[in-house]
Amino acid sequence: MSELRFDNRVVIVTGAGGGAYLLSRQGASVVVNDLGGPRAGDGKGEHKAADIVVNEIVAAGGKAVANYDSVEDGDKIVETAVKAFGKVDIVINNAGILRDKSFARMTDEDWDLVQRVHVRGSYKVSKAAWDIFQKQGYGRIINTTSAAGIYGNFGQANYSAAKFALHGLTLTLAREGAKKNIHVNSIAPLAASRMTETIMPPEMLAHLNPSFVVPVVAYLTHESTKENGGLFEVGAGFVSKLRWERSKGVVFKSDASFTPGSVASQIGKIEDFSKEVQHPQSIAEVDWVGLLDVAKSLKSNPEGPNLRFDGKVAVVTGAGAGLGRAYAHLFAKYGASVVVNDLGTSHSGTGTGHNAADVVVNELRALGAKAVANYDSVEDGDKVIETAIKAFGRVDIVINNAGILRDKSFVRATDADWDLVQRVHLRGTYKILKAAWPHFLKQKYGRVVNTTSAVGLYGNFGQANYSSAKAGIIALSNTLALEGRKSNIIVNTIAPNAGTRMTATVMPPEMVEALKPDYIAPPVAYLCHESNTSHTGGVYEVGSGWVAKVRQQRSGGYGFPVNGKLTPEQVASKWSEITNFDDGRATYPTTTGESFMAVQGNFENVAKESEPLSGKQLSFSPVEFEYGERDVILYALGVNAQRNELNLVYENADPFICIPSFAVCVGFNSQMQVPFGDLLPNFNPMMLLHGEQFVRHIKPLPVSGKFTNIAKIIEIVDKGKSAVLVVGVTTKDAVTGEVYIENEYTNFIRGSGGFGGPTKSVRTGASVASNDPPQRPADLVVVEKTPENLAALYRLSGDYNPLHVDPEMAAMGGFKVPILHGLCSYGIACRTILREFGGNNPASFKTSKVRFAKHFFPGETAEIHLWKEGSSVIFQVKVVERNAIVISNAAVELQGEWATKPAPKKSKL
Ligand SMILES: CCCCCCC[C@@H](O)CC(=O)SCCNC(=O)CCNC(=O)[C@H](O)C(C)(C)COP(=O)(O)OP(=O)(O)OC[C@H]1O[C@@H](n2cnc3c(N)ncnc32)[C@H](O)[C@@H]1OP(=O)(O)O
Repeated sequence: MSELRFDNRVVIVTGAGGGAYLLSRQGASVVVNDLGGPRAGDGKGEHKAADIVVNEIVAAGGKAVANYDSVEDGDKIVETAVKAFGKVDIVINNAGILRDKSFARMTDEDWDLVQRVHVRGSYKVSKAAWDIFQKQGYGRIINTTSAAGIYGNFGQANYSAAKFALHGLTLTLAREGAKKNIHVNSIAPLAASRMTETIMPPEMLAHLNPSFVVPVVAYLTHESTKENGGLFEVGAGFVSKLRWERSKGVVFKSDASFTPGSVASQIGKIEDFSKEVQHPQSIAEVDWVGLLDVAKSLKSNPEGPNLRFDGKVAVVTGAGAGLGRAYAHLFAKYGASVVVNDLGTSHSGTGTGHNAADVVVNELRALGAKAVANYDSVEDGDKVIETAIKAFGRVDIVINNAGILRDKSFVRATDADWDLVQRVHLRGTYKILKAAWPHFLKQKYGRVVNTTSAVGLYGNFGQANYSSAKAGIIALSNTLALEGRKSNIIVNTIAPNAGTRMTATVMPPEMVEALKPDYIAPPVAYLCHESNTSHTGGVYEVGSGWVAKVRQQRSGGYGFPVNGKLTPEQVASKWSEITNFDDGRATYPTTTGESFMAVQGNFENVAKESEPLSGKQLSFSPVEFEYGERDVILYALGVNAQRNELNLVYENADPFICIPSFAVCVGFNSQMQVPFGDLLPNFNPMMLLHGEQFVRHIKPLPVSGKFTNIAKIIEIVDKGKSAVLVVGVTTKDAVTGEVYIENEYTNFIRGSGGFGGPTKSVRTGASVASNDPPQRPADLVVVEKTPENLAALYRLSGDYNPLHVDPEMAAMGGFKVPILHGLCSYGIACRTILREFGGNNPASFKTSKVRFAKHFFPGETAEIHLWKEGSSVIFQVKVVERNAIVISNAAVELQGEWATKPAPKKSKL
């Protein structure tokens, strides 16, 4: 399989997603978008997620620029791409946030924020790129959905709705883009961030590494991909495709015998997926004429139970006409009190001056039913529900039916078209349910039917806004079905196909009759009856007397070994298996839990023989590092130097010196070139901890200088669960070529072991010598309290690893708060040794070595125990608060006059 290259392609990755690295290595120019922006004023910026990614890509020879705009300003992000690289070819909509809460506790802010970032954000970036895609006849988009969106998930009403709304967008854009070679797909990644909440052990978390997701994204965004409009579940090496499966359903005769009771008698058949299922790809795949023929041959419908709604209160939105009116009539006919909601001010041309809702209310009253009108927008859902409470004291049934259309091709649609449709359908449905929910919970009873559309299931040209909002409604319903179950709240969704939306002119008259809204109402009423206590979370296609159910079918997929490194080429080679629904392995997950089981099943998929490391890139091109006095002072402050340590913090001091341990910062940038993800299975940067450090101080570092670093991989050891990767960096004067420093950075990567590499180090010499303290009390103990800001300060010396500053990232790494850089604690110890044993002379250091035995939280107190043994100062660092040794097996070997000096009796500070 030839390499999938992205040369000359420009890709936007929002939310600084992991895809940036891989696509850049495969040749793409990358815009790395992340909201964290530069801090105004200091000119250098606060290196946030986007900067870290960009720096690493550039250090490795790739092309990347950062963008800090919100995805809601998608045009600015696209502008960054165009300015930097002249075009955009690929958009990876990855940015997102969570505001998880049970529906009862969710606020409008929680709802709106999540919708804005996920749905409106992805819409805005895609919209800004769309014009360019169309003109150049090429484009690829990935929308990031989620299992929560596909199945619904407890506590994620906002997120699940947003995530499936994105897939709805995918469906329509795929259709509109196809003839211009624009392909749009959705992925539902199972990433560590989602699972951290369920407190998984690190080994498990490591399997959910983004490195198993990114190659699938690369395949789907490659120019060779034929996939368009697809939905894929991806995680821990498992990749599968989803599609809707539709039952054959039941055809009812469209006459008075089509009652809620007749539907009840046939519900088993409606939901029977055992034979003659279909897998529709578009809204057109219903044989309406054929269904009508079946209906004609029926005498009448089976009677079924007499389902009544006496004493129940139903709220029907958009009930001034069409479907809503038909629902209102049916509920009223069977005894319910009805709130007829409709915004319309005048029923088209009747000249009566009546509000549309009033007309229907009068119709119902004339039939002897109880009914009241409500004229509020569904966006004021609380007012609509209040009308029910005021008039009837309760609400039992909600039918969310109101809606509007603003159909336009995506290129011509405006933001206003987008927003309006999202607001009325998705936000309106949310608002009504939000207002009804407390009543449902209190009375432990509720029945809901929400309205999606075949367009929400399959997409349709010119309806990006509508298909997105309608898909979002499915996920909202599924989440509420889960949340409502234990309170006897039943929530279903229907995709109606009624005459209102089909043009009568192109249909035979009997078909127009069959498509009457009256023949949608019976299944809706059945689903809302109190006897329905188990059919919840379902999606039904309904129309012309036909009722069928749809469900998600997932292909058997393909499980790649979790101890291997997944490449886009491997994904490509297994694509036909990934997308094969017909090999008898397809499944039908109905919850996120069931979905996760297949992914979890792949955790055991460990390849016997892993790829040997030989042939991998083991050495790297030279990288320059230049620093000045300001950097030297900043470093000193970062290792807790105090203002009275003038030699370290004041450029006019005599002498002003560079602490020898600054050597680790000088060599640091070249270490960033190492493609950890290529070399190790399951690499996750947050699982990387600094394990050990060795420095050979060949020449003392000046207070400013320009150096060249050359990195190489010294060894990779397989510790079973973890991997140890040692990077050696030689630092030379950029002009004279004289060697100043040799660093060995030992990285300990949790969850990346078990790849079949050597299990023991073969290194020899000073870098691996053991430095056990002698059996006597320490010659000197120096106690130093660290400030809580120390890691935030130290990072400015070049290690911007978010593990040390960002609580979310630290949590991903398994820490309750960000931890101190290992090299910061090493620096504190070296600063102390330089003062106490080295006469504050940088030339005193020959080698230094430490093992980071435990993490150190900024703010804790370091107790440095020091023993002078021969020419070396052996030391340990203990954190007083936790009585934990954080640095062990550590020594500074001194040289010159300092090598032979005895230990001081007390600290000089
Ligand atoms: C992307 C570009 C690169 C960016 C680099 C920048 C990275 C920095 O930003 C990151 C940091 O600074 S992290 C902060 C500093 N480091 C730490 O806090 C780690 C502290 N250490 C620990 O938690 C444990 O020692 C721990 C977790 C490391 C090991 O503990 P255990 O798993 O309990 O290990 P244990 O069972 O005792 O031993 C297993 C084998 O591993 C060896 N080992 C243990 N600690 C080690 C360490 N610190 N370094 C290296 N090897 C270590 C043991 O010897 C043992 O090997 P064997 O089985 O052969 O005996």
